[in-house]
Amino acid sequence: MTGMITEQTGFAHLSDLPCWQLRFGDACAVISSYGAQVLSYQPKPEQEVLWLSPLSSWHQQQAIRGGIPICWPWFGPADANILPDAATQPGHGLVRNRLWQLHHKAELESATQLTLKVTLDTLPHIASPVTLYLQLTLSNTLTIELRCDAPIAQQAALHSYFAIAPLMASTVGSETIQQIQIQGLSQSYMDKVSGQPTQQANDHAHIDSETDRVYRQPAAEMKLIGDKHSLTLNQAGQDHAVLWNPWQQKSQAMPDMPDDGYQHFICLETARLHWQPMPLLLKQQIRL
Ligand SMILES: O=P(O)(O)OC[C@H]1O[C@H](O)[C@H](O)[C@@H](O)[C@@H]1O
Repeated sequence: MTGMITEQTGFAHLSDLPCWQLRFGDACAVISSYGAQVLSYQPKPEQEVLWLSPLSSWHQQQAIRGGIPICWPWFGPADANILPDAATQPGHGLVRNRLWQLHHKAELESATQLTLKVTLDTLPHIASPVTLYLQLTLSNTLTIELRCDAPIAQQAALHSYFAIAPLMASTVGSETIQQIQIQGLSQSYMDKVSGQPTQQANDHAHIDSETDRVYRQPAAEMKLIGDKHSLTLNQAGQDHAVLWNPWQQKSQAMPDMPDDGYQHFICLETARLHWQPMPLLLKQQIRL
């Protein structure tokens, strides 16, 4: 089997967005050059694994809401202990709204592979140029590798929005999402909703209200288990996993999310949050 890579302008309602489409057999993935954001992964036709907000936009430097945003070189708000002018820096770093360049593409017997790169001439805490690479490999799984060879202090996250629809037999609604079991988390997390470090009895979770948790040392394999399908996420290079769903009120408050947006996705994120200066290799492999 060989794959195919094509350039395309536009994806879904984002009609002028520069994108790349990867195909391998029946599988298809679309990645935007803006943010190197994977927007779509279909292991089979019509089986969409990722959620993209129908209200997302990429104009006025906005980050696209949905798919797999890349957070780098920091996650969440900038840290004032590390970054000068932290208060003026955008959340989740500097690359969600950059145009990335093509670095390499390969249509192989075993997989279709595309690498995008972005070079930042300076970072708030680093004066010399730093290049970040995002490699996408499509075969019977989708693998995303985020790499920075510079031994610098850096955080990173693959902030995946997984769609509820392919996991469940029933139509999506607020009760449907609550039935999904998330596995492979750890027993200890920082609850960003309550602001409290929290312990749980096992490594499982369900979502039935606003959820924003940073789990320490998650397993190499996490799962979203629905009553129709399970999604397996294998990861490497992480020291944390983030579980996020804004629930109803916050969905309504976000201009780029429909009011019922929270019913359609779970964010399960692979993250490196320790600030030690060292190269980065963060990996997520997704299989439905
Ligand atoms: O709105 P964004 O900048 O894309 O962030 C969306 C969410 O990302 C992560 O999951 C964080 O843990 C949340 O606190 C944040 O609300």
